[in-house]
This record gives sequence, C-alpha cells and structure tokens, in this order.
Amino acid sequence: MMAEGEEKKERELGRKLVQELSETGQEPPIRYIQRAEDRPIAPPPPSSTVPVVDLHRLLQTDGQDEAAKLRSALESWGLFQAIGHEMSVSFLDEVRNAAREFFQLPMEAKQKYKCLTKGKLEGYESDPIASEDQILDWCDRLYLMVQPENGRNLALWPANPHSFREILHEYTMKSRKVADKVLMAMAKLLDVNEEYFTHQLGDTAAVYARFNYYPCCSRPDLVFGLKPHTDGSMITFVLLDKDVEGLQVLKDDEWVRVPPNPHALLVNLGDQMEIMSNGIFKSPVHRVVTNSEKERISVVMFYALEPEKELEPAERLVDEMRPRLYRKVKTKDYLEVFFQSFSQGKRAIDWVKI
Ligand SMILES: O=C(O)CCC(=O)C(=O)O
Ligand SMILES: [Fe+2]
Repeated sequence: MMAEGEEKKERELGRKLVQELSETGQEPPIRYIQRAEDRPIAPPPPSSTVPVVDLHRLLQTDGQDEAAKLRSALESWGLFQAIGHEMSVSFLDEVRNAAREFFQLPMEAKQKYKCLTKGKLEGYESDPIASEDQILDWCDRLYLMVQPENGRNLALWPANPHSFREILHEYTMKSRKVADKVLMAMAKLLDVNEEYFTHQLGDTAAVYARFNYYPCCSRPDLVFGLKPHTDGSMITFVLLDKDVEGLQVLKDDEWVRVPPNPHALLVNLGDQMEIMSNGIFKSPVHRVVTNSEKERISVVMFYALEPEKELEPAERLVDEMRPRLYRKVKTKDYLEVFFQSFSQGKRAIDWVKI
C-alpha cells in the first residue's frame, strides 16, 4: 500500500490513471482499498441466472411469451440480456475492438482527450473525485456525449484508431433504435401510451457513451472495478467484454455474476425508469470486480432525460391502489445528487422517495 508521504506527493503532482498504477504491479494505493466490510467476496453459485429476452420474437404478433419474460425480468431483476437486436456480432466486435485499441494507445496519445474543464465529466480519465473520503474505483474511462448530435464535443472523440468516430456514430444510431423498441415494449407492459418513454427522451435526450477499461489488479479482493451502484439513466445498454467476466448484479440480496455473451446487449434500467414507472420496474444495484490476470473493457450507453425536464412517475401509474412513490424533481437536480451519492456508494433515489 502507498505510504502517507507518497500519497501526499501524488495529490500534489496530480493523479495517475489506473492503467499507470496497474503497470507498476504494486499493491493498489490506499484510496482504492474498500473498507473490510465492503470488500468483494466471490459470490456463491447463484440460485438463478440473468434472464435473456429475444427482442425479435418480442415484436412479433405472437410474442406474448417473450413479453411475459420481459415483464418478469424488469420487475424482479431490472435487467436482462437482449438478443435478437439485429446488430451483428461482427459489428459489436468492431465496437469492442475500437474501445480496446483506444486504451492500448500510448499514454501521451490518450492524454489529448482529457477534459480540462473543471466540473465537466466528459473525456478520458479515471474515477472522478466528488468527495474527500471517496474510495476510488479501479477503472479508467472515456466518457462522451453522443446525442443530441449538436452536443457532441468532437475534440474529445479519439482520432485514433482511425475508425473510432465512425464506429461510435454508427453504434449510437443502431443502439438508439434498439432503445426505442425496448422502451415501447416496456410502455406496453405498463399499459401507458406506447410512445410515453420514447417521447420523454425525444430529440433532446442526453445520451452518453462510456468506454470502461479495467486494468489488471494485483488485489481483486480489496478493490472494485466499479463499486456497487445503480445507474442514474432511464435505461442503459452495456456491451460486455467478449471473454472476461466482471459484472455482478444484486438479486434478492445475492450477488449474481453476469456471464459474457458475445451476441447479447445487456439492458439495465436506471433510476429515472424506476421513478417514471412509479417503482413497478426496478433500477438494480450492480458492481464490477477486477481480475489479477486479465484486463477488461465494456462499452456503455446511458439514455437519460434532457436535464431541464421534470422527472416524475407517469400519471397513469399513480392511483389509490398504487400511491405515488417518488416526488417530482428536475432531472439535472436529480443527477447532481446522483453523482454525489454515487461517489460515496449511496443511493440517490432515497432522496426523492415519498
Ligand atoms: O463494466 C460493466 O460491465 C458495467 C459498467 C457499469 O455498470 C457502468 O458503467 O455503469
Ligand atoms: Fe452501471
């Protein structure tokens, strides 16, 4: 572990990326070490496995069985592996490879994409520090707004690998189509207007791509790649590493490992959907563990309401039988509380619970 003097020096010189810490092969610095009671312990074999939903089947006229699977997945897990989404494995591999190639560039080449504006989260960096006593995650990331298109900061979009921008654009467009389909199927399940969620997102939705890179860690028993959290989005897509496992989801107080599946896109509900569905659908707590031998990547798309929009349960889902569970807030106010809570390993949703 890092001595106190060394830590002070680090604070003065600026922070190292996790990749640089990993390359030293030393034990993780103290700021990454979880409290004894929070450390990852390998979960026992789970009593259930993450549900898989075939989106192609779901949208066919006889898709009732698949719709029932979707309902159960969203009510009891808050996530599922989507197949039949019409993106080919070779395309998904291109996205994964673009991510991997970016993180493999020399450090000087990546430093260009560091965001220098304080308070802005976009760009290449390690876990942003939001509070003094925050325990840091063993993860570097490249975080980019992809929609609305006029909100893109192209200076932070890597020019290398040379196909990166084109692939990210294509992935953005294709994923959005899938997101709209999933959201329409969800609206149908809830018996609200089929376009309720897609309209709420609309042209102004804030969509961010986050490329996560989890370098090898000599002490996976002490740190998290990502500490337990929920997403602040409405819905999230995670393109998991093709080979290396790491993501776990909390289901009935038990950590369940999410296995890699090269064809699938993991669909994960965020807090905004839990609120909008008045608690019928859940925003699951999940975490990422590290690996001493293998690095891992993931590519995540977060779909969220435009920051000025009001966030509240759909009126149709509030009645005498099901009273309103969350109060109305402005999305940007929610997200501000969300990022603070996230850094401390706390849930923001309690702040809007009635
Ligand atoms: O890397 C993963 O598998 C999940 C990432 C995640 O949960 C996130 O970026 O919010
Ligand atoms: Fe997440």
